[in-house]
Amino acid sequence: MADKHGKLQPVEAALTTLLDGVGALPAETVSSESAAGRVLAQDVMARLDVPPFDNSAMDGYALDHRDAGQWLPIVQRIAAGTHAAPLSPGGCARIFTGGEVPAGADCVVMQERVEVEGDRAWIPGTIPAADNLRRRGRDVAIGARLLAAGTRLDAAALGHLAGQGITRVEVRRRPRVALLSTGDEIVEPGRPLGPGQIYNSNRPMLRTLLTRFGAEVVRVATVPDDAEGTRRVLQEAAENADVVVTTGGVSVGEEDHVKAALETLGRLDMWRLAIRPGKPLALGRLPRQAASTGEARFVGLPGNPVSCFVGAWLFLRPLTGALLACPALAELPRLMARADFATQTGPRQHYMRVALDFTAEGIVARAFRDQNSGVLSSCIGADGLAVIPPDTTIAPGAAVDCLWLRGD
Ligand SMILES: Nc1nc2c(c(=O)[nH]1)N[C@H]1C(S)=C(S)[C@@H](COP(=O)(O)OP(=O)(O)OC[C@H]3O[C@@H](n4cnc5c(N)ncnc54)[C@H](O)[C@@H]3O)O[C@H]1N2
Ligand code: MOO
Repeated sequence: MADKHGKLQPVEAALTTLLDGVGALPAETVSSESAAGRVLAQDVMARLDVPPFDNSAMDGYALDHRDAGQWLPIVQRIAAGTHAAPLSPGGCARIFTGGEVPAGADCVVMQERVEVEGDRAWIPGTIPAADNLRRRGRDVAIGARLLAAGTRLDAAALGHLAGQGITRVEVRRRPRVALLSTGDEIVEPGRPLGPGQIYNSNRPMLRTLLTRFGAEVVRVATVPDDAEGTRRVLQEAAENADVVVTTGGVSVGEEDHVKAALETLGRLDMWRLAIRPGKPLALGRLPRQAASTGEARFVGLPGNPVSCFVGAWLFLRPLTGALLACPALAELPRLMARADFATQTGPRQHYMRVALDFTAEGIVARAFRDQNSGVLSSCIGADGLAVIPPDTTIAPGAAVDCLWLRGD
C-alpha cells in the first residue's frame, strides 16, 4: 500500500540494491589453527595422497588373498607408524589398523576370524582381494582440489587441511562492521535504568549474529539523538569499516536523524521495504573521507529488536557473504514446512518466527504466539522464519517456505 512516502520496496529489489557493486574483500594469510569460520580466498590443492600408503582398516593379518584357506607362517609384524618390508611369498603379516600393507599382500583378514598357534595363523577360505584395505589416495588424490575458494572452514575442512600438513591458509579478510545504536532511551547493561529507559538488547544480539556470519565488529558506539552528533558518529564509523549498521532512528519521528545524516554524508539508496518486521529499513553508502578509499555500505535497521533480528538475516548475512565471496553465506538456506497456524498478510511480506518440528509426517512450523516486532521472545527458540508473501491467506496445514536459521 503506498502512502505519502511512496511505494514500499520488495525485499528482492532491496537485496539487489544492497549487493550492487559489492566485491570480495582482500585475502590475508592466517594459521590454520586460527582459521575456524574463515572463508578460503583460493582453491587449496592436495599435495599429498590421503592415505599416503595402502593401509589396513582392521587389526588382523595381511596376505595374498589366493593363499587363504590354510595355515600360513606369520613372517612379519607391522604396527601403525612403521615401514613394512615386502611380504615373503606364502606368508602372512600380523598387522594393526592403520599399518602399512606390505607389497605382496592384497587383503587383510580381521583377527576375530583367524586362529593363531605359535607363529602360524589359520586363514579361512575365500577372502576377496582388497578386503579391509584402504588404498593410497582413496580419500584425497595428490593434485586434486582439496577445498574450493569460497569454502567456509568448518571442522571437517580444518581436519582435511591438517591431513595435508597445511599450517597456513589464504582467507578473506573479515568484513569490518561498525555497530551503532541510536536512541536516548537506550542504556547499556551494567548501568542503572532511569525512567523511560530500556537496556540495549540489539547490540549483543547483532554482534553475535554478525560474528556468526563471519564478520568482525570493530566498533560499537551510541549515537546521540541530534543531527550533528549522528553525522559525526556515522562518518567516524565509515572510516574504518566495510559496513556501518545502525539500529533505530530510521522511522518518521522528528528524533529519527539517521537518514538525514546519511543523505548529507553519502547516499540513501533505498528506504521503506515491504517487509514485516523491518519496514523503515534504510540502505545506503557512506564515502570514506580521510583515506579516500571507497565507501562503507550502510544498513539502517529499525530499532525494534525483532526488526533487527530479521533484518540481520535478510540483509547482513547476504552482505557479509558477498564481501567474503562465500555462496553458502550469501544464500539463505530454505525448507518447506506445514503451518500449524492461520494468518493473513497485507502489503508487506511477513517473516514469522517459527519453531520447526521434524515429525514422521514432515516438518511442522509452529508460530510463536505474539509476532509483534517489539517481542524479542518470539526469536527465542526460533528455528526458522516462515516467509508469508504479501496479500496471502494461510490456513493451518498450508505449505510455507521457511528460512532455516540453525545452519552455520
Ligand atoms: N508514524 C509512524 N510511526 C512508526 C512507523 C511508521 O511507519 N509511522 N513505523 C513503525 C515501525 S514498523 C517501526 S519498525 C519502528 C522503527 O522505528 P525506528 O527505527 O525509528 O526505531 P526507534 O523509534 O528508535 O525504536 C523503535 C523501538 O525499538 C526500541 N529500541 C531501539 N533501539 C533499541 C535497542 N538497541 N535495544 C532495544 N530496543 C531498542 C525503541 O525503544 C523503540 O521502542 O517505528 C514505528 N513507528
Ligand atoms: O516494520 Mo516494524 O519492524 O514492524 O515494527
